[in-house]
Amino acid sequence: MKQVQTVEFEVEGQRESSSDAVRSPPDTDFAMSSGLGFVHQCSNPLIALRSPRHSIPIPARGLIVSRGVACRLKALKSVPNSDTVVVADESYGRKEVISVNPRLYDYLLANTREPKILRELREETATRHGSQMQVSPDQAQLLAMLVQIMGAEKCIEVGVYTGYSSLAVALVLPEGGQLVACERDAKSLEVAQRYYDRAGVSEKVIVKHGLAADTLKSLVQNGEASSYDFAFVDAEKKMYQDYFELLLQLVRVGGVIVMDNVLWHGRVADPLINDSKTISIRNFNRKLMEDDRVSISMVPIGDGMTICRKR
Ligand SMILES: C[S@@+](CC[C@H](N)C(=O)[O-])C[C@H]1O[C@@H](n2cnc3c(N)ncnc32)[C@H](O)[C@@H]1O
Repeated sequence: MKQVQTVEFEVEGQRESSSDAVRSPPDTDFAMSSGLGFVHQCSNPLIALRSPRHSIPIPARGLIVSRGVACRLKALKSVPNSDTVVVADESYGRKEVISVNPRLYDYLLANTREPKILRELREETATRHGSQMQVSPDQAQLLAMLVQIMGAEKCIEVGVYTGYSSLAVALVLPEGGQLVACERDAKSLEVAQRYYDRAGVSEKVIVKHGLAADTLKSLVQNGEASSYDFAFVDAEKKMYQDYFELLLQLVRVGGVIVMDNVLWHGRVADPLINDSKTISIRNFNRKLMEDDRVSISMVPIGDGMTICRKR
């Protein structure tokens, strides 16, 4: 895979008296230029311009004024953004794949439905230490969607923190549905419990305070194997394989286990990064590829989630 570097444009140069400055049509906010066809920086990229020295995204249309020379740019061919699209190798038919930049992610969030109670929890969590651990609203929406598609009634979450993802799941569980919520940190659970109460889902959530692996083992020992529909794992990265093995016992055939952080901030794909958490997740992902007990789909949402369906 490589970043798109693109091309075709037309420059209608004309003399202007102003010094280095940028003029842009409404709703663009780009670019500084130090010469024809050479753009230093810009935002709102719509097209990539190839210059002799770099390729940098610039708007498809607009006016760049540089050292007294104004260039009106007009795209001859609409081409993908260099920072929002990657292109697969020829063997994948040069498939263009979206790569989310901040502007596109804002758009995605603006098109994500988030219940008011989840928004309030997110805002309260944002003031706390560790708030970056919480899943994003689009991830929570996907989890809730999976639970609804499956008609899941018995669910497990490993790693609750202040409760955002567990509340998203609990909100869509049917009457009589159950979510076992595993978390070792009592202070985080106080917040989560307060929001389960406020949302009126406390009866559906069975909070298990302690080490998640112990809780999962005790569920197996209590004869609950093959009785769960859905599980979400978002706790200790080095324990992923252990959680997965226990959950594979607990979910029924056709049940789903979603593993979070499988792309681990991109580190899993960088051979120069070899800290213990990265290695754990990389090993987990590699083993999962060969694991014919499940069908899998690795989804680049949030920090990456793999959806595993028990065969
Ligand atoms: C990434 S956060 C979970 C975020 C949560 N899913 C959300 O969306 O808000 C991970 C949580 O797992 C908990 N945790 C880590 N190791 C654990 C363990 N061995 N047993 C239980 N909880 C654990 C941490 O205390 C932390 O609250």
